[in-house]
Amino acid sequence: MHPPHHPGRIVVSNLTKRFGAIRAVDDLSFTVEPGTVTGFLGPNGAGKTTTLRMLLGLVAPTHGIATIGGYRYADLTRPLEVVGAALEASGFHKRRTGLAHLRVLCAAAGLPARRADEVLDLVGMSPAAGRRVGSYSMGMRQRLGLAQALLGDPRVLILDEPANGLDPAGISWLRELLRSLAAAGKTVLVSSHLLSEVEQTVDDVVIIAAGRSVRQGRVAELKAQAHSGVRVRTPHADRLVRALPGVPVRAAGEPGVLLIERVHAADIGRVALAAGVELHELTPLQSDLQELFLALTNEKATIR
Ligand SMILES: Nc1ncnc2c1ncn2[C@@H]1O[C@H](COP(=O)(O)OP(=O)(O)OP(=O)(O)O)[C@@H](O)[C@H]1O
Repeated sequence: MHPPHHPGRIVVSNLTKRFGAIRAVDDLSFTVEPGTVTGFLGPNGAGKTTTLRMLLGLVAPTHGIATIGGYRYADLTRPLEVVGAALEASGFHKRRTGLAHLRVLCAAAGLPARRADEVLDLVGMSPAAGRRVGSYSMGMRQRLGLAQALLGDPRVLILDEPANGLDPAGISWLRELLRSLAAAGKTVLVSSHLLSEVEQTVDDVVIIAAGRSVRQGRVAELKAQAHSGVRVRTPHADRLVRALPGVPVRAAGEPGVLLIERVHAADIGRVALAAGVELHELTPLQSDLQELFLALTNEKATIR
């Protein structure tokens, strides 16, 4: 078991935020453990940003509590060294260079100025360090936000839609970076409205819709659930169908190829063996996580 107050653990307990009549976040609880990347997922307006802002002490909860290492953000003595956050890539002085921006933050936090150069290097921004932020592309601003989050070498990283604006190479770079941070024992919480965007990066998911938790757990478990079936090629299709009474089987349009929904390849292999049916192909169909995500969030996904 983990110690009750691991310094890198994020705990959200019965968190609620009302804006007038809107319950932006509604009795939400989850935990994020050190050494993992957790995807915080939900459709537009689900309450992700509001939750992250409560974690960072930027919005006061109506009820409940959010802590990092057992403390509310406001009670952290050296917050930059505990938690780094990138909420949205727009809060920069446009006329300052990326390097100058980070050096100001270093000075304010009592960090050595060279840390600014180090984090710019870490996010691949050294070549643009001397350019004004106003001239940066959206992806470059995202990287600068990430550099800022990494400044104090914090145990915990909270990133709101960090893949926004990144090109495919940038997304795969981000994936590697987040994985390496988790491997180094950091706690990484990353929000997205696309499960497919983060499924290769995250260990765990917290899925919310309309402010409420709809699913939490290992992404591997979700993938197993999303598994949509198998494709079978056999010269004895009729006999295989007869050996699977009650199981929905579709013809794939190619001779001898069947598509069987919501089954595991091993089960079909076993049935075929028992029935003496020769198989020439038995392929698990691509899991469609995004579809499962939509099904989980759909009924609550209306914009409030
Ligand atoms: N300051 C505010 N005042 C009033 N309503 C707000 C405020 N901030 C957020 N909301 C409302 O709370 C709900 C949740 O918004 P939030 O930004 O947390 O969602 P999100 O999951 O981050 O969405 P997105 O993916 O679109 O960024 C929305 O209905 C939003 O309009």
